[in-house]
Amino acid sequence: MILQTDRLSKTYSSGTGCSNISLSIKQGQIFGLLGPNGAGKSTFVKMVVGLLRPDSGSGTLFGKPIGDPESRVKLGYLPELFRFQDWLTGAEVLRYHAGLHGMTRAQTKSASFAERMKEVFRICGLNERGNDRVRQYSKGMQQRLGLACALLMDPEFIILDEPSSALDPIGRYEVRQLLEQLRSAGKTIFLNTHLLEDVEAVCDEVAFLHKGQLRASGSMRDMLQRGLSWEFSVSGWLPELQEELRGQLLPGMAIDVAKDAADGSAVLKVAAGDREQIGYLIRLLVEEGLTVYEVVPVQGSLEAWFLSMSGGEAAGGART
Ligand SMILES: Nc1ncnc2c1ncn2[C@@H]1O[C@H](COP(=O)(O)OP(=O)(O)OP(=O)(O)O)[C@@H](O)[C@H]1O
Repeated sequence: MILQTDRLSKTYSSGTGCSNISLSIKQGQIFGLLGPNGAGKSTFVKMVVGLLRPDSGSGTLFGKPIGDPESRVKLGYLPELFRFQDWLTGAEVLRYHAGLHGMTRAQTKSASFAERMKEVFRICGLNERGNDRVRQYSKGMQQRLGLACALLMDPEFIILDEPSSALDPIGRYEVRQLLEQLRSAGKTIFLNTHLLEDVEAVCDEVAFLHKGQLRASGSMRDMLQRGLSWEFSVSGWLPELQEELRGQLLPGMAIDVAKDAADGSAVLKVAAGDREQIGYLIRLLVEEGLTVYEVVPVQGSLEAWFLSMSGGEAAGGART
């Protein structure tokens, strides 16, 4: 195992954080940590990289206790809130990071290091912009520079906290391709993200955090199975029924209106943990006076799984 944590916990004075997180990350996989805003994903990552001291629990990175500088020698990390010295050029930022990693000034000025910088600028899509000052970079370019810093020293394990948040769709696609190339080269990647399409496209294993607790973890295939959703065709629908039904859903269920018409016909999109819950919802709808014409299972999606795991809460916990 590259990373193994055992009941890792951190509670802030506000009472939030994350608790009892036990995860194992195998070599050569892309692991996705999912969860709504404020679930505790960054808190977990900060403990792993030694930026936060856990209150309890333990973990090892490359066999060394987390927090030990030795554990981080083969680690690359892109923090969620990256901010660079904007008076430096991209190349100077990379040299600075290489210095933090232990390279001497002479080494960072060498021809071989110049080649390495050129390579990471290329793979991160910054190509000819390495000699421009960071203040001339767009936000997306600064995120690409953060990625370049994380990859610079050719780490074995790369932790990326929201690597695509500032990127446009093409940039996101390029990052997905880059992650796949890194996996092919034998690297291990830990991805913190809300971007479900990124996770669905590249991750081998995923875990889901909610309100600081680990709700589920497993292979992407298993999670997609759990993310089965159903489409209900009904008549007698009234818009106010949506909130009323939400109040009666069982844990793990979510309901959304995919289509509705003035004549009361509607298509409801339902996420549910199992078939029993579907039977329960049919009874509920009939009791509300609706007629259920058809119930069709829809291909599992990570979105359906995410919604069911969050109890139907949108990111940020807008719904209760
Ligand atoms: N330094 C801090 N002091 C107090 N509370 C904090 C601190 N950092 C985070 N929190 C709280 O801890 C909880 C978890 O935050 P964290 O940033 O780990 O979540 P996250 O899943 O990474 O969220 P997001 O996806 O929005 O980045 C939140 O309720 C947050 O407000």
